[in-house]
Amino acid sequence: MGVLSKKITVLAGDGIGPEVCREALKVLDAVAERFGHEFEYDHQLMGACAIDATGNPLPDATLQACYHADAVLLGAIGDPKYDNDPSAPVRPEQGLLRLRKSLGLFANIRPVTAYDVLLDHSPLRAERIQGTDMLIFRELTGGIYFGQKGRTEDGSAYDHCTYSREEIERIARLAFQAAETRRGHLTLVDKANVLETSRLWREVVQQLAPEYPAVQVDYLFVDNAAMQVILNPKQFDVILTENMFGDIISDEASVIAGSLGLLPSASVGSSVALFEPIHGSYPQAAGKGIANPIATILSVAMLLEHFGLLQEADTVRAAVQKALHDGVLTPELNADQPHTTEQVGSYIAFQVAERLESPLYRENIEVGLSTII
Ligand SMILES: NC(=O)c1ccc[n+]([C@@H]2O[C@H](COP(=O)([O-])OP(=O)(O)OC[C@H]3O[C@@H](n4cnc5c(N)ncnc54)[C@H](O)[C@@H]3O)[C@@H](O)[C@H]2O)c1
Ligand SMILES: CC(C)[C@H](C(=O)O)[C@@H](O)C(=O)O
Ligand SMILES: [Mg+2]
Repeated sequence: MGVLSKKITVLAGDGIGPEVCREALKVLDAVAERFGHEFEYDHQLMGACAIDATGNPLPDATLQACYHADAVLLGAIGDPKYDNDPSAPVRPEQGLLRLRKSLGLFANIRPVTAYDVLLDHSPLRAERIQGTDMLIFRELTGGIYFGQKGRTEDGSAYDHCTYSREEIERIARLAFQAAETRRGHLTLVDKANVLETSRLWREVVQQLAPEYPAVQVDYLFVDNAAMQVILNPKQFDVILTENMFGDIISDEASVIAGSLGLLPSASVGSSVALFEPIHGSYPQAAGKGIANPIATILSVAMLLEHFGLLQEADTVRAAVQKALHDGVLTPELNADQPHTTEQVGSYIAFQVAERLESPLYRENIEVGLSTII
């Protein structure tokens, strides 16, 4: 792969979003420096910051910038002032959902890895989780998130869940294809004992299965799956599931990695792809320098892979491994010798750029990373 020039729309968002994005862009700059690529960043508003500035969580200028980008990097959105006000007329999350729908991002891919050096950080037993490597395919533009919702005259509320055959088939095919390149095992997580939509998911997956003879398909009810994911995560290769189940199961699975701040994601579909950590805006941490930037940095690795830059993506992942190995970690993973968001990002960026001998790196070690030498 030659030298590339790419335009990336950056939606830093709210809370810790800007902090973790800053570190991820630092790492992307390091990739550009080492491999000669050019990445141009176009910063746009989305979420609570966009409501504050324009009254709209997804201003038209933001959406247009995303349409015209080669990829989108998102930090996180959300603010307690909306979370705590059930009657707020407009919410940051509406912007995110509209963005996903508008860009046709129907498949959200969330890898879950148990890192050897972090096994002791998980509350789960090391021998139970060691070697876990699963890929969750979460449907992202349908289901209960996007159905009719509202209140009735008697004061009740409703959220309708609908799935079409096409919506299921297009993500199921991606999940089957991923399983073919991995360990050949696909688990559909549903609630087919109760929900009609889940029965349609099973029907579609069963109909597609003969086209992928190398893939063994299993079916699990979501309540059982929630338990199996932490009891015996190694049994999973690719998990395929609908929107809301995928949201919940993936946050749960982050306990295997050791922190929600470690899990990246890629959202793909009909046009431009979007990359974001699976966590939210973690408002309690905003401005404190304690947010883990690794989920966003690993999202950048997925972005590079999407551009076909496999060596670059591997370089970023190797640098993350080095930070994990050296204990250059934010407080939730290294309470004894915590590093700041900025220090973790700089450490990874320096590894990527191979600037280890540069005066700047030494200076950085002296001022910021004294605990690692
Ligand atoms: N994609 C998104 O932008 C997105 C995703 C989830 C939640 N949200 C929004 O974020 C806001 C806060 O939601 P929440 O508190 O339920 O979820 P959250 O993901 O922001 O935080 C939950 C917990 O996870 C941990 N955590 C999250 N990110 C971390 C990081 N980078 N480093 C270390 N620890 C981290 C913290 O312990 C935190 O208390 C809400 O407004 C919600 O709607 C947005
Ligand atoms: C903020 C919210 C709408 C979002 C979701 O539920 O999809 C978040 O939890 C996520 O996982 O990206
Ligand atoms: Mg979520």
